[in-house]
Amino acid sequence: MTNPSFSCGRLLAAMRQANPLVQCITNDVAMNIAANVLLAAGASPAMVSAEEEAGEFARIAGAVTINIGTLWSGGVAGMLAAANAANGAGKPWVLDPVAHYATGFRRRVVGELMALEPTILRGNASEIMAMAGEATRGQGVDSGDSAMAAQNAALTLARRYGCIVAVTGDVDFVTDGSRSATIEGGSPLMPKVTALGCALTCLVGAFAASTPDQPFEATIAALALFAVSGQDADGHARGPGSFQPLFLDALSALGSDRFDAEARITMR
Ligand SMILES: Nc1ncnc2c1ncn2[C@@H]1O[C@H](COP(=O)(O)OP(=O)(O)OP(=O)(O)O)[C@@H](O)[C@H]1O
Ligand SMILES: Cc1ncsc1CCO
Ligand SMILES: [Mg+2]
Repeated sequence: MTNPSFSCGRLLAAMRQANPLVQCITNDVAMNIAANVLLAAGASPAMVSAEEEAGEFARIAGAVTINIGTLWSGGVAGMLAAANAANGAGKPWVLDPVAHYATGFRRRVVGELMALEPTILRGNASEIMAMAGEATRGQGVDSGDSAMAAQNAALTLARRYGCIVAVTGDVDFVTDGSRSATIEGGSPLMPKVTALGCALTCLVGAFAASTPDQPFEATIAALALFAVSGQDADGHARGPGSFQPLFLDALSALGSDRFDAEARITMR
């Protein structure tokens, strides 16, 4: 167990300096909060998902993020086009397999997307455990498992698909199949505000866009930024309603030096 050999503060400064364009194909619930999270953190979100333009747009974006939260049949072709175009252009892309275990439709679409080899897979503990074939206590889009219980599943998936896997929950876990890290922090109010995990998936895309040759470090930095900002907002919030604006303020106020000082990352 060691401290990370890289500086999250430096990755945050690089991301803000780059102000990366992130193509977010996300769900109807997450659209607004995800765009606001990226703007507060220092990235440039664009919610571009139609089949007619998703592939074309992916070639000019720094990264693509795909989330199946409010999946419908008309949305699938745009997702596949964006993932294929990102692959063709050598751009990182991130998959958020929301409640993929709940229906056959979701399982089929996630199978098609995983076959396109995402750079990073980000899910809650129940989603990651179910993808590795383990039993879960997930209910719809909400996790019923701890991220620590999903560590073996995350390692299995990272090795099987050759991708970075990020599992979130009370403590987060990130692995590339050989290196792993845990990230502590956040707030128990975070799962009480809808779509914060979906917004985090888009933020992972922002860090991956500005540091494309270090997707493992980029993923850790994004999760750590949520952890420190969540902790900062928690100190002032009266409940989930006041938490959300305080969290956006905390994301934009956090400086690189304080980020490095406050991030609780352990390499394993
Ligand atoms: N109990 C908790 N304590 C501290 N932080 C938490 C807790 N639960 C979740 N988080 C944080 O909330 C953020 C979102 O993670 P979560 O696992 O809730 O995603 P999710 O289930 O995919 O969310 P959604 O589907 O609503 O978008 C992460 O930054 C995570 O670390
Ligand atoms: C509530 C909800 N339903 C589909 S997606 C979503 C946002 C959290 O994943
Ligand atoms: Mg989710």
